[in-house]
Amino acid sequence: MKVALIGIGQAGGKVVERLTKFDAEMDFDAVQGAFAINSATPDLQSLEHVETHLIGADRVNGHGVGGDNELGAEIMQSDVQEVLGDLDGHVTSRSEAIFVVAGLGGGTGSGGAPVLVHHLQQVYDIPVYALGILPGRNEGSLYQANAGRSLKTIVREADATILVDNDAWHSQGESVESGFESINQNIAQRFGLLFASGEAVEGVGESVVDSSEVINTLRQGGIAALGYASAPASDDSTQNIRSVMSVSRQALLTGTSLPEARVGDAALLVIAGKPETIPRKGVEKARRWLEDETESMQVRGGDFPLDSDRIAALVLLGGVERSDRIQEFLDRARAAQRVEDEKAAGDPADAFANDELENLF
Ligand SMILES: Nc1nc2c(ncn2[C@@H]2O[C@H](COP(=O)(O)OP(=O)(O)OP(=O)(O)O)[C@@H](O)[C@H]2O)c(=O)[nH]1
Repeated sequence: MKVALIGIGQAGGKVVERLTKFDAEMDFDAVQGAFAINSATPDLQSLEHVETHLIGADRVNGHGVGGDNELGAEIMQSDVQEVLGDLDGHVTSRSEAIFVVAGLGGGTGSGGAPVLVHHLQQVYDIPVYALGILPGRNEGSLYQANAGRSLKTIVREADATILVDNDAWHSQGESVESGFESINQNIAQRFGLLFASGEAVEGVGESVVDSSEVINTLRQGGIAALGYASAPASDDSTQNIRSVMSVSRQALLTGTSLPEARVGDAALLVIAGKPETIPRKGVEKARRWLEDETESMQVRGGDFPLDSDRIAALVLLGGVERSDRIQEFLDRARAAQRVEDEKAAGDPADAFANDELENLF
């Protein structure tokens, strides 16, 4: 699937840069344009592989919005025509989807991403997806509250929102902060493979997955998760039946971007590896297992021919909003919002902003 990537805020920019590098290193050519937007100049200066655009210079002078996502939304809204003008050459006619990437807990990405998605939907007739990063459990209440409001809005605006939880994919004992590097690398590898797996490959069989399978899996909108696992492959495909089953299970049960999101409306199982090593029997068995486990009636599947000594499974699971993990996050965000409201009410300076006392005129 040919994609245009737009990262907003610090996390968004870093992830888009990683994805772009991964796509180039693997020679996939799925990324058709890569762009980073931020209100903080230093964050943009650290990026080398993407085009950059500073927003809100008149309001925050290149210093970022300090976690204020309402301000993030406002500055994106004020500068949106310039941003769209700059994006014009980056979203090429070959792109089949746009991915807007942002950390939902901060200010610029959290506030700016839903606004930009809204405007992209008016301009482009290809799907506009969000890749949203949820704050880890130990991040502060401002991050949680921001992410709650941002998630609610972006799910409404985007054709689908694929979530990555910052508590997924980092090792035990490692702080979220120090784990960013490895999380970003994991995101780049998994999403990079998903984009490339939907590429039309000439001269291969009809079991090969194409981009319409990805788009159809996400068609019902809402929230999606992406899982991945791999294992060494044998040259003999019959020896790989068990491996295909076990990487498929791991991709859903332990390798997913949204831990514990196992039930959904639609799923796509992509098996990557050398074509002659992929066992049809194993793939069919894994698909049936996925149907039972995800309680989804629509499980699509396909191969991704890849010259590798390993065999890998990618599981894209759409419609996971009813999963416990999302409910747990929303409870956390609501509790955090109450903490933030109390903090604001406790600040004497904010008493003047309180609605209970109306302005004189
Ligand atoms: N996975 C991942 N998450 C990150 C990274 N950097 C920040 N985050 C997360 O993203 C959220 C903060 O968003 P940022 O992108 O830093 O903030 P911003 O959008 O630039 O907004 P301001 O700094 O307030 O202007 C927090 O939940 C962080 O944990 C990163 O490199 N990788």
